[in-house]
This record gives sequence, C-alpha cells and structure tokens, in this order.
Amino acid sequence: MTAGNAKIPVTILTGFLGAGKTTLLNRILQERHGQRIAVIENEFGETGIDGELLIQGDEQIVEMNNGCICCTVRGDLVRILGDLAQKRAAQEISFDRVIIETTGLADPAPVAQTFFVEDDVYASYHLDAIITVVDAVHAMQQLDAHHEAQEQVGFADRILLSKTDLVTPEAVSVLTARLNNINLRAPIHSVHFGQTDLRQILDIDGFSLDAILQIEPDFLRDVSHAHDDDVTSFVFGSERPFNLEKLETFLESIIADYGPQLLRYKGIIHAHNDPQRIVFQGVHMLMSGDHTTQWQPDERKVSTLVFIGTDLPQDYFNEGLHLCLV
Ligand SMILES: Nc1nc2c(ncn2[C@@H]2O[C@H](COP(=O)(O)OP(=O)(O)OP(=O)(O)O)[C@@H](O)[C@H]2O)c(=O)[nH]1
Repeated sequence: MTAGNAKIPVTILTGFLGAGKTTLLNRILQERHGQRIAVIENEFGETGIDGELLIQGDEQIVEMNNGCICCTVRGDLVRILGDLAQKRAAQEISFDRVIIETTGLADPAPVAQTFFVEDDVYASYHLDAIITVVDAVHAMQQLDAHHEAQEQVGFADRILLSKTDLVTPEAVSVLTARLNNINLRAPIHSVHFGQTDLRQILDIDGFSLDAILQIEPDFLRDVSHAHDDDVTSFVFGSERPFNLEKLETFLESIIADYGPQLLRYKGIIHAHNDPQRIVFQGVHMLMSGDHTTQWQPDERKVSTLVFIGTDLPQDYFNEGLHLCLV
C-alpha cells in the first residue's frame, strides 16, 4: 500500500502509431501542474526514440522497448510498477502519478487488466483512465485495417482527436460519428499538438470496470489477443554522419513509393557538419523534420531511424540509407 494509503493514479495513454501520444505527453510534462509524474514508455521496435523526444525534467522515465506492453513485456510492467511503488514508499523517489504510453499497436485491455488481476499492482495503484489519441487524418484507414485501432477506441474513457488542423470540419464530423459508434461512453475532444485542458484527462476517474465488463464480460479472464503479424519494424543505425541532401531525396522517394505501407517512421539524425540533432518523423505520406538539441562534445553521435510498416523492403531501405552516409 502507498504512503497515506492513497493509491497512485495511473493514466494509460494509447492511440495508433503516430497519433500524437508523445506530443500530448510532452505537453503534460511541461504544464505547471505541480505534480511529479512517473512515465513508463513502451515502444514498438527494438530502439526507443521516444525517450529522446520527451522533454526531460525531473520525472522518472522508464523505457520498455523489448516487446509490446500488452504481451511479452507485461511481466516487466508488473515489475516496474512494483519497483516504483516500493521506492516511493521508501521515499527513495517521489512521484504523484504514473502515465503509461503504450505502443501504437498495443491492445489497451491487457494493460488495463494488470491493475485488477495483479494483487500487488492493485494494492498500490488505481487506474484513473484510458486516454486514446485518434489521428484525424489517418484514423479512417487505420480503423479499417487494424483491429488494434478499434480496440484502442473501444476501451477509451476519453478520446482526443489530433491533427484536426489538417482536415475539413466535415471529415471531423464523419470520423466523430464513427468513433461514437464504436464507443458511446467516451467524450471526444480535439487536441491541437497536445494542447488540452488537463482537467479533461487527469484525475477524471474515467475507468469504469462495470462499464467494461458490460461490453467485455471476459475482461478479467481473457488475456488472449492477436496482433497484425504483417506489421514489422526495423532499425537503421550508423555512427557515420548523413549527407542531408542525399538523405532527404532518398526519404522523399521511399515515402512516395511506400507511403501507404509506412505506418510510422521516426529517427534522430546526425547530419555532416551539423552541430544539432535532427528529429524526423512521419505517418504515411506526412513527414516532418526539425533541428533539436546540440550534440555534446563528448557524445557519440549516432543516427537511428525506425521504420514500422507492412511488407517493407528492408534491404532496399538499408542499402539506400547506406548510400546517403558521408
Ligand atoms: N498537424 C498536426 N500534427 C500533429 C498534431 N499532433 C501531433 N502531430 C504530429 O504527428 C507526428 C506524430 O506525433 P507523436 O506525438 O510522435 O505520435 P505518437 O502517437 O507518440 O507516435 P508513436 O509513439 O510512434 O506511435 C509528429 O510529427 C507530431 O508533430 C496535431 O494536432 N496536428
């Protein structure tokens, strides 16, 4: 049990690949709410990029990158939650709440289950809500093609619509109607680059076990679920710097040729003679790149790019990227 017998509130932040979860999390971490937040990050792919993308203050950030939080690493989640609660009780660390960012391909149900079926977790934590970020540009196609996207909407206590700045109000209405059809319970709000009223998402006591048991009577028993096996990821890494012009041309060409299959890509780039990191990322055809922090003099400057998609020609990507190195 936690100090003062109060359970630690937990928010599960979910949403399909590239929906805007990290953007929202950064916004929450930057807000002056006076609370200390422990963040548990789970990423699809062997390499964690999000840890680098998070603006670090004095939060506890724990990364889990060796599998999906809803299956292989659920044991890790239980262990990490146990560790955090123990250290907090011993006053070795202090935090007021936990936010878990799931991978874009996670089924939130088994993650939520952990808070009810694992006694130690149940004793220390209270699941406040499942917040699902939905990408207004890509959600229709994601809901058609990936049952994980449907589960994430179905289990949401709040739905936050991102990227409404890129679509028409009519498209938002059509999408909202579809989301309501899947989940009538969850209020839907727009969120522009993560900007939202925190009172809408934290301490909302939104998770209702009763409501979930009504739609999913096996919620506390059924741990089976499936992932799209055809979605794979691979990582390209190099300590040699990139020729930025060549890299841009190559990335534009693969996005033109493989955009529909590229569910998500992101990376940290070390460009030749450039003192700053470049973060590049995208979803299907929407790509962006920005200079961020300076490389430190004693730091290993490593570029890391992660690609997640269906039927991607990994060798072609690897060879093309190699040719862009200086
Ligand atoms: N135009 C627009 N872009 C957005 C908005 N919210 C997020 N983005 C962009 O969408 C891209 C993906 O955002 P992330 O926050 O990294 O998405 P994510 O859900 O954490 O992605 P994964 O963890 O990789 O699944 C980034 O380039 C963001 O800048 C928004 O409201 N409008």
